[in-house]
Amino acid sequence: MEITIFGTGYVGLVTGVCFAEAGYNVTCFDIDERKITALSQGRCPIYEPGLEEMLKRNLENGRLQFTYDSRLASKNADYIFIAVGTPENEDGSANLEFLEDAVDQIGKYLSRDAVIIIKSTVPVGTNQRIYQKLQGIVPDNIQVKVVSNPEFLREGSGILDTFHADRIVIGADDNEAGRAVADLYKPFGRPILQTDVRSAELIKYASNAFLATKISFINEVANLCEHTGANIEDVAKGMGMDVRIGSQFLRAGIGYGGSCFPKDTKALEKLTEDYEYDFKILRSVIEVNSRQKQQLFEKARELFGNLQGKRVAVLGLAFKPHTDDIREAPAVELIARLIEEQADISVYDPAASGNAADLFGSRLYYAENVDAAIKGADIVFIVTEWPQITQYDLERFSLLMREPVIFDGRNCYDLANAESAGLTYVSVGRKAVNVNRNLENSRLRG
Ligand SMILES: NC(=O)c1ccc[n+]([C@@H]2O[C@H](COP(=O)([O-])OP(=O)(O)OC[C@H]3O[C@@H](n4cnc5c(N)ncnc54)[C@H](O)[C@@H]3O)[C@@H](O)[C@H]2O)c1
Ligand SMILES: O=c1ccn([C@@H]2O[C@H](COP(=O)(O)OP(=O)(O)O[C@H]3O[C@H](CO)[C@@H](O)[C@H](O)[C@H]3O)[C@@H](O)[C@H]2O)c(=O)[nH]1
Repeated sequence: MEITIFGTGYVGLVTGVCFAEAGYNVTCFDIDERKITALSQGRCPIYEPGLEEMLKRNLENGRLQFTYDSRLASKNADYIFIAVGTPENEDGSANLEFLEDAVDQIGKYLSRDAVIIIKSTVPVGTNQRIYQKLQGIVPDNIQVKVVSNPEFLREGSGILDTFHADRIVIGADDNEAGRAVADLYKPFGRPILQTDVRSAELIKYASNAFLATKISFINEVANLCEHTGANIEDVAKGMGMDVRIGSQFLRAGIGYGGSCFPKDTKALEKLTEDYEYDFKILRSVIEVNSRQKQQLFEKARELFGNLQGKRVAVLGLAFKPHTDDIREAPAVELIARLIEEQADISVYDPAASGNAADLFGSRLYYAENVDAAIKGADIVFIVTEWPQITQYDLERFSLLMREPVIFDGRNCYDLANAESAGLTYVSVGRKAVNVNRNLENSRLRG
């Protein structure tokens, strides 16, 4: 049985490697020749612990191969996963150009019956449309079926998420094709939910939108904590202990980022517009998040007035720890505003500095570690909760900075520790500590 993967980005690569690890023969195709060259030499362009080792192992045992030839990839495949990107259009809708191109290639070269499995996140109705399109391309003697199989892995823990998935969703309007894809997943031994195609497509968007809702909700509660003097850490803990609510995705902070939540919430909003349905909660979730991303900067403005000429260190660039991805990262928006303010900016991130350098070039100083980033700084912003930052010795802020003023968008430190280390410490949904007296009337005084 031959499996092919179209699109060897994060999802495609993890899928390919995991199916090879599960014992299948897998061929991965991508239009990016450099990526294919690197991967076929065992070099992983994505940062994830364990991924490169698994890639190398399956290249060596011959179960995994990479090709830049779409004909070779398509012609003998029994199952073709499509995991190409579905980025955001200007109007917020999902851009399906890459998907359409992949389907054209597959349809052109398919030489035997096959099941096409769409893993990319796509709006409701897309699988059905792709099925109809393929019917018009493939010769009459070839039977092609389309199955929706949305992906729920998280960046940085894709392998773990695949082998320990809470559920595998398979949406098929053809029972036989649905069952065949369910059989494909048997070696993973995870719970499988089979639905119709449209429900599977919506499960993906609804899941991401719900998780984003939890984050925006807790961020709203955090803002309320700042007004009322309550502490968000205790409030979230108390809420999360109720198993009906659950403790996950209740970490208040500087807002959600990454390649999925921002684009998928917007694409779902666009879809609701197309159906002339007003999904009010979703609209608020998006709005709250974009306001939350500005909050840390606004707090600094409240404390300092103008930030022009200030030495500012930004700790953490990636949208979350253990990834080098800075797509829609709160740090990117913060830095853009700091540049506008003409602040003097140094940054530190254990993995994402290279990606930030591609975006901001010489406008930033890229430090090798926290010490180098904060040396001589007037202000520190914490944007990503990497262990190098959460476990940093608080005394060193006072030692190395001009004045130890920290704006923490991830609530990394215990308030009592920050206070006793003499830091002016402003976090999210908690009382600000050691904020100087001339801010008597500021909300930041907590
Ligand atoms: N990144 C995640 O954590 C994640 C998780 C779940 C679902 N998803 C969804 O999965 C899809 C892929 O996401 P990603 O993060 O892997 O994207 P990505 O942008 O990292 O990778 C997409 C890959 O597709 C390739 N490609 C584009 N057109 C192609 C074509 N015609 N044929 C073959 N390859 C082609 C690109 O060169 C690129 O390597 C998206 O729909 C995304 O929303 C992503
Ligand atoms: O309590 C929380 C949890 C997360 N976040 C932020 O939310 C964003 C997304 O985090 P996470 O969900 O861990 O990362 P992703 O890799 O983007 O994964 C999400 O998006 C993927 C792509 O669709 C889905 O497959 C996953 O199930 C879904 O968790 C990050 O900026 C986090 O900092 C918070 O602010 N508070």
